Amino acid sequence: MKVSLVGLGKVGSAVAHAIVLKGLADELVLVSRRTEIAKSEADDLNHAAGLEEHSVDVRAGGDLDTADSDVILYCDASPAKSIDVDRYSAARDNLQRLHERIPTFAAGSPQAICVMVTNPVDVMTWFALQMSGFPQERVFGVGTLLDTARLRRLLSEKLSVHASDVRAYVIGEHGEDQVASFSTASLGGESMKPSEDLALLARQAAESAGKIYRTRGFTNYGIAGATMMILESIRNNRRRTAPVSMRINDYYGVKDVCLSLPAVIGRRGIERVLRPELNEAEQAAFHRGASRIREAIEVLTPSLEAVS
Ligand SMILES: NC(=O)c1ccc[n+]([C@@H]2O[C@H](COP(=O)([O-])OP(=O)(O)OC[C@H]3O[C@@H](n4cnc5c(N)ncnc54)[C@H](O)[C@@H]3O)[C@@H](O)[C@H]2O)c1
Repeated sequence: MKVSLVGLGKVGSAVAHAIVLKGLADELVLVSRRTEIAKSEADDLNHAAGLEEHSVDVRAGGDLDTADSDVILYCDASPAKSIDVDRYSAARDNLQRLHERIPTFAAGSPQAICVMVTNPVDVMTWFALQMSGFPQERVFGVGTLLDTARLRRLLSEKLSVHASDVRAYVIGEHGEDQVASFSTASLGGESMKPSEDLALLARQAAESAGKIYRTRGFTNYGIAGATMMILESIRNNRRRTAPVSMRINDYYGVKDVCLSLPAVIGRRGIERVLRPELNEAEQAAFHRGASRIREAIEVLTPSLEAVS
């Protein structure tokens, strides 16, 4: 399987390293504006790959070298304009770069699955879908998968169980209005009723990215893990269920924006979408997230039309 990784910052580097350690590609192309650094990073990763059982062939390249990819992972971003977590601060620049490059990616790899990591991920996914012309099952974003992992981790500590046994999803916007859908959460078949305690954990999970940003300036390991779960499910047709950002087709009245819902991920991308039942408070938060994304799309669209 050929994987192209576009954008080699803190996130892209962590993703590349994880791919090599886990053997999740046969061929890995690193695309970065800093070509000399990308070449050296490819060398370094090939040295690491030589110590593994599986072989991953890593090389640096330009946009055209992504041709015939099976999966394109998009992590390219302009430097954040805030020291706090502000997923919208670089939206215009990030979108402009995507707009300039996606025709090359789409023409070179017409059958690829495109996974968006760059923030604001719901907005970027929506535009990537429009600009690529790909079917919606092959363009999706990492969305609230990392938020879900953060919440499950906190729940696992509180309940003293393994995080992967906790059936709880964060859905909706990857941002302030993310929805911890406790009304559908369960552990060992026992449902978890929404409560003040659980709401507090959900708030802590939502705020954990900000806490890391304010000390470290970025997050990368968690997002690399989330991206690996998706890539592994595609490569091995694992059909894992993960909340990913996708175009919503009439869910509680929301349509034609990208937000996260749990989806079955396999060799063809999104194989099936799950539509959990939400209580009224959860529906309201889902709608607030949808409004924020819709508004961002409307604000950003004219700037793209001006350059096309
Ligand atoms: N979806 C999620 O859950 C999630 C989690 C963490 C980070 N992210 C997002 O991932 C994206 C990447 O984050 P990061 O920490 O790797 O950012 P970063 O600033 O470290 O790197 C971004 C990469 O983009 C390219 N780039 C951008 N501007 C450049 C310039 N002027 N010169 C050269 N190269 C340039 C380079 O390849 C650079 O390495 C961001 O949008 C971030 O918000 C998403």
